[in-house]
Amino acid sequence: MSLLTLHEASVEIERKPVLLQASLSVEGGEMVAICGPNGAGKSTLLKLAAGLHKPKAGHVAIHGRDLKTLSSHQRGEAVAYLAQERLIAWNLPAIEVAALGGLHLGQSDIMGRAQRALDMVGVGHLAMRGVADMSGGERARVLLARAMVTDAPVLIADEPVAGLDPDAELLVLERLRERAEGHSAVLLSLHDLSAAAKFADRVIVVADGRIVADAKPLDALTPDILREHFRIAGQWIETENGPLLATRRL
Ligand SMILES: Nc1ncnc2c1ncn2[C@@H]1O[C@H](COP(=O)(O)OP(=O)(O)OP(=O)(O)O)[C@@H](O)[C@H]1O
Repeated sequence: MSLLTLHEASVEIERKPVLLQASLSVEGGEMVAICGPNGAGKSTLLKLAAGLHKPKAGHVAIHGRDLKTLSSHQRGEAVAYLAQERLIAWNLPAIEVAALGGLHLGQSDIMGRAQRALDMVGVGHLAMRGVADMSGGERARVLLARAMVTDAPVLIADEPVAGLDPDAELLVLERLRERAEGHSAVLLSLHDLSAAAKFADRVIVVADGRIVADAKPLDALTPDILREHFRIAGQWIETENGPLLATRRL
């Protein structure tokens, strides 16, 4: 049984349909990238999968259980979520922000877990620094550490590498990949299509609120899909460091 399933799920915001009959499944052990142009519906899909939007139609299930039947505690145990907005209301030390990701679950050794999560994404040395006194990329990694602090079997991350330098981007994607290989289902949105091709098992392309492709990366991000939905001309080049997309505007 898939860890995460969306079945013909639709979302309306202010009576406007923004996601239409989305169906997908993510198994434990898989890392799946959601790609698509700005405004396509990627964040909406991820919020729906995390239980932050109610489906207007269809349903979302974790381990076959409809998300709406889970208590917020059960949902917190099952799904960890990194929001696209990197908002933190208070200038708390990074370690306390990371710990907040697991505090409600009453986990033991939460500060130890928080430190390890910060170490994992390369900001362990900033554990005692206030998050308002960090660079954007450092703060983004603290928030990712907060999402990774629990052992939730489903990890959903909205643009986890936005604003990161190339080395940090590779580090974070490697860590997310390791998380998937530890039998979690990892669902993340990415604008870097070469990174999606290098790291994801599958790519789901969302355009105009619909899933228009769901396949292995190079089978989903074909020149036709790139032209029709991303409005770019794209050519894949095999390199020793993975596939690279060469692009130009149409
Ligand atoms: N709170 C809101 N109120 C009204 N419309 C919204 C709201 N949130 C999202 N939308 C609309 O829903 C559509 C999908 O938005 P969404 O944030 O899911 O796109 P996205 O694919 O994540 O885009 P991006 O790549 O720019 O982050 C867009 O047309 C957006 O304007």
